[in-house]
Amino acid sequence: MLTQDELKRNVAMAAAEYALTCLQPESVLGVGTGSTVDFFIDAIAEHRHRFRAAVSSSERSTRRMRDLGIEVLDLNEVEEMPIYVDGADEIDHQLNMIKGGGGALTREKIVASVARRYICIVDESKVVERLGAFPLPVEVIPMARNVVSRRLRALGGQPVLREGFITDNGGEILDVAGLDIPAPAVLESHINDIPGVVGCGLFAISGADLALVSSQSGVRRMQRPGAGGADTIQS
Ligand SMILES: O=C[C@H](O)[C@H](O)[C@H](O)COP(=O)(O)O
Repeated sequence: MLTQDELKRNVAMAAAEYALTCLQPESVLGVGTGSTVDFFIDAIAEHRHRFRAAVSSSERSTRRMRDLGIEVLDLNEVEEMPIYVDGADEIDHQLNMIKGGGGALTREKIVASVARRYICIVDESKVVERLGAFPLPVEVIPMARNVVSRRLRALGGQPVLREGFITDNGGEILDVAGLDIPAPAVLESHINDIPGVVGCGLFAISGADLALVSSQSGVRRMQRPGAGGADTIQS
């Protein structure tokens, strides 16, 4: 029986293998944040001479990559990247996601928006029929914490301030439980429009293009519906 860390490592190794097929020596790789991505960074580091550099979605990932000898560029220096690799807190079968358990959602969404393909790496426990069991992280400007909370309550959510946590952008996080999310892109757009919201942990307007999912029986692919079926790529 593989532990959750072993499942994370397996999917990270599969993602590193996949990433290397997309990268050229001049390519810049987009890198997400979290415990699954930490394994991905470790796996990609030994191949760092096969791509030019990375763009990071958090101070945490930046530190880890630099410690392992990967050059990290400022996004302002980069115009394109073939792929972005990141984890998720929940992903549904349409490859909509909830992200931000580590508070990095805003930079993640920005870096991902530059990449041609978004590769999500998760273990099986993150795959859900419908998003919303994981409280939705919403980054807010601190002075807007209460007004945004009231608006989120009006949407049916129960926002809780993530105590003692400040994002890399100086924002605060409201973790919103109890939201009903039948149409993730509609809710994402609605929350994005609330003044004071910096970013919303729903990734549905632009979801993942491909998910690699590890389980006890191997790593399988989930494609966006219409983009092809699932298959096992490693056992
Ligand atoms: O802010 C954090 C990110 O959105 C992570 O990708 C997400 O929380 C999943 O993290 P982990 O791989 O540690 O479960």
